Amino acid sequence: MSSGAREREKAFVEHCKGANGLDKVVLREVRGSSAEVYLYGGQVTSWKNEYGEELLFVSSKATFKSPKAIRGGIPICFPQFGSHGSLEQHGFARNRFWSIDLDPPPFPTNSGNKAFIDLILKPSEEDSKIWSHRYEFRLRVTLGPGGDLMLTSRIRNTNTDGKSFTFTFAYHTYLFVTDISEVRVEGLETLDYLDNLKGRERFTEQGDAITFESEVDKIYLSTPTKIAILDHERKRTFVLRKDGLPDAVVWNPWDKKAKAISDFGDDEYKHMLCVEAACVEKPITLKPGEEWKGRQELSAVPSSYCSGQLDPCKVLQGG
Ligand SMILES: O=P(O)(O)OC[C@H]1O[C@H](O)[C@H](O)[C@@H](O)[C@@H]1O
Repeated sequence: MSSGAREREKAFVEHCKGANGLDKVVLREVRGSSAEVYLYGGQVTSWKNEYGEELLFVSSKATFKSPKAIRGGIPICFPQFGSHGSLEQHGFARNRFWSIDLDPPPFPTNSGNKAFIDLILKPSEEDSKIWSHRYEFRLRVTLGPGGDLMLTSRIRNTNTDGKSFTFTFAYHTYLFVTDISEVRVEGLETLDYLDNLKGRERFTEQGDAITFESEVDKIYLSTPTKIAILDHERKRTFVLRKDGLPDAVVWNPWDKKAKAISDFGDDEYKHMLCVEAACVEKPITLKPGEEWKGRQELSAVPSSYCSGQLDPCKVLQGG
């Protein structure tokens, strides 16, 4: 690569140090949007639009210190979502040190995006004691030219003993919202969900868009691939698109639970909402040599534009 080309690459992808000297990668796009990814957890901790406005929530009490996962951004839950299973809550990928993947296998489509980073997680000997499988988890984080944030996970079973493995997964996305009581989620109405606050009992959501006035911890099942999160006060809509991840988790701890979480401010629940592309109800099983792929794409657009885009009826009604 010529030094000019290298300089251009550096303009899109910068390797540096973040909080507590942890390795961090900053992605930048020409129009001014940016994203930050920590190798600790393979975790996106910042996503800013072209005006420099932060779109993800990270707690002011986040510790950025192993073994605690970073509270905010987009932790990766693997190989277990939640506490159902033999592993620690949400699995271990979120508190492991990932590496830069210097030679990732090619993607079928080459989109021409320049601001991206490839990370990889493989089990250490210690990890093999708690989950006795060999795998390669490749994560590509891409910032598109329009400021969209795309995460693609490719997980391959590299067991040499002929054994399959099974996992659940989530992109535990903490969106920054102005005021949770003014937020509406569209795309999950009328769906079945498992309520984590009621021992994962199954219910059916009502016909209205979802709003928030108390603690919520639900796993919506077999959802559409597109979900919209409308922040009325900021007139901003997040659009979450997903692929390979049938479920969607929605979580806000509200005031009481917030106080019980040590790395979360008492009032911070007002400014965040987790909407997570996930695969929880039906775990994924991979045979040796098999690979699974799961994608989440986020964009943030002015509300009026997006509502219309999502629901043609609303455009017709002028709503
Ligand atoms: O505190 P954490 O382990 O990061 O989990 C935070 C939350 O994550 C998910 O959204 C779960 O559905 C919740 O039950 C859990 O409380």
